Amino acid sequence: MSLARACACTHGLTHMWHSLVCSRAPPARPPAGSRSAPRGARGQRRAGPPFQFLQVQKAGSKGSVGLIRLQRPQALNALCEGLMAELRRALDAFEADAQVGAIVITGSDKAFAAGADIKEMQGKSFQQCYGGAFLAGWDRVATVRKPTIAAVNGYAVSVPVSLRALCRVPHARGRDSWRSPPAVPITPSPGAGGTQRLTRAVGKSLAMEMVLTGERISAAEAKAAGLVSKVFPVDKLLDAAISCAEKIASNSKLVVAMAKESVNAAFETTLAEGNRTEKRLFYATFATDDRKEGMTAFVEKRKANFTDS
Ligand SMILES: C[C@H](O)CC(=O)SCCNC(=O)CCNC(=O)[C@H](O)C(C)(C)COP(=O)(O)OP(=O)(O)OC[C@H]1O[C@@H](n2cnc3c(N)ncnc32)[C@H](O)[C@@H]1OP(=O)(O)O
Repeated sequence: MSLARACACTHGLTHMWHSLVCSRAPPARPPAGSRSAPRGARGQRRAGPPFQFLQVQKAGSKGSVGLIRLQRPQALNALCEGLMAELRRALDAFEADAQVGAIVITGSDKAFAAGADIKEMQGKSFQQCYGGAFLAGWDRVATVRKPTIAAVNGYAVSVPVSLRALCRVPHARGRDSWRSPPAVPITPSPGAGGTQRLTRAVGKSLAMEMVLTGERISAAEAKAAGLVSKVFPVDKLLDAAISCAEKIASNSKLVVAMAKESVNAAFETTLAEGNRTEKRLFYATFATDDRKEGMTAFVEKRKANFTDS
């Protein structure tokens, strides 16, 4: 997602972040559909110290969207350990926030992210990697129960491709090509799930080519391969992602989480196990007030009023 050129939202997000948490970003007008209400600000302050590598805020007309912008421009948002720790903290905060129903992760003008931080990895030993469980915490993006949308602008290299594959409703901008996965020219092989999630997302042939050559694919190719769900002009990308997140957030958060778990089972287990998971979760929805409310509202021809219970 490269936004500054084409999306006024970018600057607005910066402004909101500035007013909420950080001390670095320049002020500008808020993005369409974003919310500068103090609830987000209070939420961020309660969540811990200011973020150094992220802008974090709530967006959408009801503040129901958690918006995270990777903000490490000098390294094209390379995913250093500090950034990933902040990302986990931001995700934890949104996961615990009852107002938030979906999360959008985006990047900066030039890059969604340039992969793992090569300079940070360069001097690591096997002992440090294995003993310190290097990259182990990155799976947090995959375990978030609320839906995550990756609005991908600019470069998405290696790990970000995994990151994007982790986000369940990825969107991409419709211009430029981005280099995707592999880090084979730089590292022995990808190590953050790039060979596993990418292969399941796009199939073995394309994954093999991407991983072994490190060549870029375009947004259109990514869509054709099923790696992203939609492609937008750069100036529409973030608004579209927020709008999609708002739509998700307007549904029962409880049932949305169950549906997400069910879809993920198709990605992570066998067909038989996935079908069992789906059935169990389907039955479980009958224990919720929201299932009853949804069906009753349909029969009574009115809008459902979900209580997330
Ligand atoms: C664990 C995983 O599975 C494996 C991995 O993720 S390994 C990492 C994979 N990532 C990559 O291979 C991407 C490396 N980056 C690039 O190829 C190029 O930067 C790019 C094609 C994305 C952009 O190129 P370009 O526009 O010319 O910008 P470039 O000058 O290279 O980068 C700008 C700055 O960001 C830094 N940077 C870019 N990617 C970085 C990375 N992954 N780690 C650390 N720093 C990085 C550059 O060193 C440079 O810093 P400098 O100004 O201090 O020299």
